[in-house]
Order: sequence, then structure tokens, then C-alpha cells
Amino acid sequence: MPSRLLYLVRHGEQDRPEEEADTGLSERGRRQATLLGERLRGTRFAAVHHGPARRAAETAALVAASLPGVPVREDDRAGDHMPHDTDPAGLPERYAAFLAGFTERERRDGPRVTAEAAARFAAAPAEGDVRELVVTHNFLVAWLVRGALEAPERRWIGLNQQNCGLTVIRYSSGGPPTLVALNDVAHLPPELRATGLPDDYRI
Ligand SMILES: O=C(O)[C@H](O)COP(=O)(O)O
Repeated sequence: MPSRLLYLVRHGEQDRPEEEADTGLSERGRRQATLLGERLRGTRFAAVHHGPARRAAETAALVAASLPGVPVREDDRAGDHMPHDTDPAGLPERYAAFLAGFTERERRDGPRVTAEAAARFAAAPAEGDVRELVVTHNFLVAWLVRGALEAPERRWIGLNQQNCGLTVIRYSSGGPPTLVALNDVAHLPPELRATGLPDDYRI
């Protein structure tokens, strides 16, 4: 049965995220990405895909340094997008405030691009087995985990990923997706484990 083993990675720690600019990785972020690359060394990926933001592109480049011969491709579909225009009714106030922060354009375009990303990356291949790595952002990983578990659409909220955490989902036409790994940071020492997000937590 043809299957796609999809490795999803949230980018490394962003440098000066408070500026809300496309700033690239901090020194910690570079270390996280290098350690992830060392963990994945020797894995036979068909390609490494990454979103257009600098933090994703720099993470992909550092990981790919351990994957000689694997092509690295920028893909808009792996960018940072609101995956679903979620109704805040019934959600805790802090989530409602978070959802209210998105613009009309983000509500309109984000779900469309995310659906395109899911169609491209989160499906069984037509033939053969394929293993791909996608370096992306918190929301796309959360959305695809939610989808794999057939959880309600609003459950993309609250699935925060660690920087350079590794999530692996297997898609096969023979059954439902298999969540192989979730937010795995075994390759990072405790001092490099963080989300950099408001709901920060450690594992
Ligand atoms: O999860 C979020 O709040 C933002 O989309 C930031 O995502 P990123 O830090 O993964 O880019």
C-alpha cells in the first residue's frame, strides 16, 4: 500500500519575535536546527520543503546540511497561515481574543492555502512510498495533527509545537493516518526546549 511518511517541523527559535518582522533565527534557533539535522542524518527524504519566512528557510538550510543530496524547495503552502476561520463562541476568553487578532484577509486566504497544503502534503501518494520533510509553522502542524486525529476543526487551537519539535504522520490509502510522533524534542537538551509562544510550556 503506497504511503507518505510526512515529517513536520516547526522552525527554530525566531530572533527578536517581538518585532513581528521576518527576522530569521536566533543563536538558540540555529542550535536547535543543527541538532535536529544531526538527528535526521541518513534519513532518506525525497525532499525538504519549507515556507518562505526566513525562520523556516534558515531552519531548513541547517537541517539539510545533514542531508546531502536531498533537494530543498521553498513552498508558499508551508507558510504561516490561519488554517481555519474558527468561531470563538464557546471558547475561553483568551482564545477568543487570539482569534479576534486575525485580519479579514488572513481569515479568507489562510484556510484556502492551508487546504492546498493539506492536499499536497497530507495524503497518500498515488504510487510508491515517499518520505518528505516540511519545515513550517505552528499552525500548519497543529492543523494536520488535528486532521489526522479527526478532531473538530477548532482543535487546531492549543496544539502548540516546540521550536524544532518533530511530528511525523503516515498517510496510506489503506486506512486512517497514523500519528507516529508528536512534538518530539528528544534531540534537544532541556535548555533548548521552548515554544516561544504565549502558552509556553516545557516537556
Ligand atoms: O502560532 C502562532 O501563534 C503563530 O502563527 C506563530 O507561528 P510560528 O512561531 O510557528 O511562526
